[in-house]
Amino acid sequence: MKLGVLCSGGDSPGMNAAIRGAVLRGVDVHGFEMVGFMDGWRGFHEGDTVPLDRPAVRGISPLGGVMLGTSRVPPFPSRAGSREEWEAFAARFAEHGLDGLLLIGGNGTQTVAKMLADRGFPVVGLPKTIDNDLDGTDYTFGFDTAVSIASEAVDRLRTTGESHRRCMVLEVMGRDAGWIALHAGVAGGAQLVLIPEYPESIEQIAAWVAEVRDRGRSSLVVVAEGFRIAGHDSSAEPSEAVTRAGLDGFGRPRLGGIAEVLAPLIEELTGIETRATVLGHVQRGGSPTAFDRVLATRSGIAAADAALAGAWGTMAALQGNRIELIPLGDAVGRLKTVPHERYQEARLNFG
Ligand SMILES: Nc1ncnc2c1ncn2[C@@H]1O[C@H](COP(=O)(O)OP(=O)(O)O)[C@@H](O)[C@H]1O
Ligand SMILES: O=P(O)(O)OC[C@H]1O[C@](O)(COP(=O)(O)O)[C@@H](O)[C@@H]1O
Ligand SMILES: [Mg+2]
Repeated sequence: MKLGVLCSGGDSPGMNAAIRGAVLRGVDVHGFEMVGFMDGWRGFHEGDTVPLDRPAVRGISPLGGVMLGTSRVPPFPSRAGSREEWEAFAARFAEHGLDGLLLIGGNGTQTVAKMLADRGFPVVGLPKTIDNDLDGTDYTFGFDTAVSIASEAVDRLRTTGESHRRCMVLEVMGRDAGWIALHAGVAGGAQLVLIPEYPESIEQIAAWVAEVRDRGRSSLVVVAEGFRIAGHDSSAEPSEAVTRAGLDGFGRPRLGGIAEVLAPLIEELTGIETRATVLGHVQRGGSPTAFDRVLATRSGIAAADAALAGAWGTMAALQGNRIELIPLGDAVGRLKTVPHERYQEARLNFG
């Protein structure tokens, strides 16, 4: 069997370990020929490939980034793919001589995997994303690493914030889901965690920060990039998410900057000097935690086994302690957002 491996979307610590797991099982145990596509669908379209064998994956589990590169280059020029685009895609798939394709990515990539599986292409999904917003799987590799980096940032901001009696606002990633903010905030004992799922008004935010000051502490606010400020009147629509100039590789607005919007508003309403920090891509860089390496390796092994079994159209999902093959349809179509009770658990102690 010739098995391709392709990464798409933002990188996520653990992707190298996942590739290594798939190759060790696929090549050494099952006797597959394996090939990696460079920079996501760019490598597929342009025929830019590398052979994946045991020497190619030696020592890569502790390494950050991903040896194959990743991108947001789309599989088809038009989103859903026209008839001609699907025909060209099938011809390219055949030219590569593929019997199967492992797609390493988040909700966007797995949506593409499902589109391909629905058309009869032999694909298996391997879930990754620091955002942890992919449904059907308990955790995605990369999330634990991102949370540990973000919670270290919380700890560091707290000491400087307390020395100056300032309110510190830390912005972390999380386009549609606040998992990184929630976990880093809870781990670091943040006074407030603001996430995309649950808009809060600026008056409420300022009231919490003032309460913290009144009991002699300095506030540490963790905010996810996709957070939106609620209107004063609870029936009003929340503000739009704050974006930066330019679009990402898939043509979506780039999020970021909400901390810099919140800080002056908090300062104005409370009189407390406030500073903003945007953590940015530091959260995705560097070596994965041991947890992410293990999860990624096991996911890679399960994906290679799925290929051997011909279990196409599935994704290797973590459910409890086991990696299960679930239908791609159970993973895509809706995001795994923070449930209300998890938010309430933290919110009852805000301020
Ligand atoms: N609904 C879709 N239709 C076609 N292509 C898509 C779709 N969603 C995502 N893609 C492609 O898959 C890529 C990866 O998705 P993205 O959301 O960027 O990352 P992730 O897979 O990590 O969630 C996108 O950049 C885009 O090229
Ligand atoms: O790398 P870029 O294009 O700046 O993307 C930033 C986005 O990627 C992420 O880090 C991860 O998103 P995906 O898992 O969907 O790729 C988001 O948290 C963030 O909004
Ligand atoms: Mg995504």
